[in-house]
Amino acid sequence: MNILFVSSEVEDLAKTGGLADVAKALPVSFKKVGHDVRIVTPFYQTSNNVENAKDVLTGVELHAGEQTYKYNVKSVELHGVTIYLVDYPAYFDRKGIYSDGYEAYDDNGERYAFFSMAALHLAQLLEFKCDIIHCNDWHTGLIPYYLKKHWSDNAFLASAKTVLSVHNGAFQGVFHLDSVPFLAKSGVDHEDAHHGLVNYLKIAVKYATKIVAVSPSYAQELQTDLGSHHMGDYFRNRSADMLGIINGCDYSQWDPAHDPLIPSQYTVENMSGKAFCKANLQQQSHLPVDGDIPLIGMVCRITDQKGFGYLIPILENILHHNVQIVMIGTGDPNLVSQIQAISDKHRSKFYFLHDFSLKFSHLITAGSDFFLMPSLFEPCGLNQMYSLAYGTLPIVRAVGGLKDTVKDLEADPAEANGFVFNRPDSEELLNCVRKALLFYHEYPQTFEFIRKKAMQSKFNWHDSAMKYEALYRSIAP
Ligand SMILES: Nc1ncnc2c1ncn2[C@@H]1O[C@H](COP(=O)(O)OP(=O)(O)O[C@H]2O[C@H](CO)[C@@H](O)[C@H](O)[C@H]2O)[C@@H](O)[C@H]1O
Repeated sequence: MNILFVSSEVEDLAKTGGLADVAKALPVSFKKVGHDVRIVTPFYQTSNNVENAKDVLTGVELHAGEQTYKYNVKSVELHGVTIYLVDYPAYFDRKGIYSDGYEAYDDNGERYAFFSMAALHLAQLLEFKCDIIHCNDWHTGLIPYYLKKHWSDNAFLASAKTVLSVHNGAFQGVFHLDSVPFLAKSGVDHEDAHHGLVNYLKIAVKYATKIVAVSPSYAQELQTDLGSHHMGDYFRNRSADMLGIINGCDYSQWDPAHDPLIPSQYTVENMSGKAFCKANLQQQSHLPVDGDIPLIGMVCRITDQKGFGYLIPILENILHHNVQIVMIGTGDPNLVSQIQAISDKHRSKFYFLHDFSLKFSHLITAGSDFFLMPSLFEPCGLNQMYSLAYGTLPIVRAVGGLKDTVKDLEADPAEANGFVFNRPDSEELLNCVRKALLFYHEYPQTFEFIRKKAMQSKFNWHDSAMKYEALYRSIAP
């Protein structure tokens, strides 16, 4: 099949979170089984690995009403997959991807309205006859709409079907039409602009051929009032065309036996390298080097989504135990300053690195005993899968993809690979952390058993890709 995979971020080029991981791994899996898959993404000032990008189209014109947008298309190869880079400096030659700090650019609606149309425009100019156009989150949410309204007579695009992956329904792309001249000028149906506001995710859910949530539990949650980010009616209206497909873990990047980013490799049969990684992590985190103290790691965007609202109030209670915490993350300045203050107060036990570093994220994953992910909601979650692969036991809330990948010791003793709590509140979280610490100290054999189970848990991208493929086949022209 010919698949156009459109994403605002792609691992190895530009990344702010898990969307990038998926936008690399899934197309690479499609390529391996013989599909002609091409990625489209913006050419950002900060994009990596684009030094040798080739010019594919120069000075092409896209029209919206009387306005003309002149842009270029470059291309690079990533693991055999062609990536088209939409080069429009006025919108993408900036310091950040979505923001220069924490405040989003106020023309993000316009930037991605243009980008989405450019993805279709370039496919047609390059005569890439798409069977499937795979859209990801709100940034590409206008594509199903554009396809229907603007390209229904086009030989290369008319028969294409669209699949929307919902990686994070909390981000919907809501803009005042006045701030999106591209969309306003190219025309938007009255019913899709309520009181002058457009919601890109709602539009995508309405017009996409099929909708995929990134885990089965999240697919169910999106159809409830509680878990739908106020879009329950929209998702329920499309329930016949909606399903959940769990993300995979990219073991070519996340395997302790072959990871070049950690100081010592290890396997389930020989765990001595993990102890070395722990000592190295403690050293780099300016914490006492002691193999017996349980170490809890965290790698995440610092946002309410990740459960900080009920974690921060009990962080000090956790730190009263014989424990160390190492956390890396960037995000909400208010949460960051609260976390930093607690870390400053407990410097010998809690190291917080306010940064984005792939290398340190691998070291935390390898060197920790536990990985804490108490998310309020979690469409899929990737870090718990990475932690499992490294024998770092996840402590998670039973929500979304966390629920689908981590099995609690008490709930499922034979299959347990971590520790799970249910309610999004401080007390349950604290109890769960205490339970995990108890097993570490008092029941080392059980701890080792769970650790082994964790390292044997497998979430191959190939399996996920085959589920997407079956979906594609059910709708492809
Ligand atoms: N400071 C830092 N330094 C280095 N690396 C960092 C980092 N902060 C985050 N990362 C990396 O970013 C990625 C985060 O992925 P997640 O899936 O856990 O969350 P995210 O909420 O961004 O993704 C959304 O999309 C994905 C993909 O579908 C869903 O799994 C998820 O539930 C949904 O919220 C991981 O690769 C992680 O290692």
